[in-house]
Amino acid sequence: IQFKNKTVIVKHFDSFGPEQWAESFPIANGPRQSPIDIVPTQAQHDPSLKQLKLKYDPATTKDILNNGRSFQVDFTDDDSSSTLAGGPVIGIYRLRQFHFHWGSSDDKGSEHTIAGNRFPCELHLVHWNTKYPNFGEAASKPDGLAVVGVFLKIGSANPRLQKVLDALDDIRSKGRQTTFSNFDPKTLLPAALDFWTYEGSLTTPPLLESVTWIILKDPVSVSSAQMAKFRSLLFTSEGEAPSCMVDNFRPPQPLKGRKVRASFK
Ligand SMILES: NS(=O)(=O)/N=C1/NCCS1
Ligand SMILES: [Zn+2]
Repeated sequence: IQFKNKTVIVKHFDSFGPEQWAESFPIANGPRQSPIDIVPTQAQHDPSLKQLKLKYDPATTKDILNNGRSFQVDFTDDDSSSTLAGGPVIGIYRLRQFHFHWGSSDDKGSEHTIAGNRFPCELHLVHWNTKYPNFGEAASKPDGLAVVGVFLKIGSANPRLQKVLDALDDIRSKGRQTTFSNFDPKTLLPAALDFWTYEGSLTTPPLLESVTWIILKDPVSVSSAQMAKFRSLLFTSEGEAPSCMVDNFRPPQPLKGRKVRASFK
């Protein structure tokens, strides 16, 4: 709170939103930042793009955690049981975790947008390149990570989400985690794996420019009631004044000359 000629300026308590990140992470204004607005008519079909190969073993499911920014389902990544290959990447990438971004209302929430259109929610499946020894090392390399993005759009309730949403009651506050097992992330994906791809970054600090983005063209459904369940989570830890976990998305960033390729015509 600042006093200026007798008026009180109250800075919203989360003074560490996307507009402030550049102060601590100058790369926020870098040449390959994410997310971006995808303009389908300006994406170039690339027939050399391979089919996306996703192989997920439910036995690698480890736990579900509220990390104060989103919630994530973690997977054991000490072997290549759950991997991504093909598509735009070279080599094998191991699944590390998946998480979501969503809004305070159904008219916003996704990070990537399609010709300016926002979805209420976006799923990210995070994988790291096995040419590097571990996730942390990979996260600092230009070809270190591959994140599959899936849009969720309002429609009928999605039964595949229910097991994840039912676990949220146990991780309402920041820092809470609970066991989560035997989950196949493949069940969250649309039938067709057509995608757009471009070179970008993490969308949360440290915003490292190490992500090959693979954004699926087809959304999956989520109901308004299911979206309300996402919004019942808290940014805050137990004992703190509660703040609903909503609008945890970064807005689209400048393309800066990058090309977006399409795997489909
Ligand atoms: N939203 S995101 O997937 O680009 N950000 C991440 N931060 C740590 C692992 S993934
Ligand atoms: Zn994300």
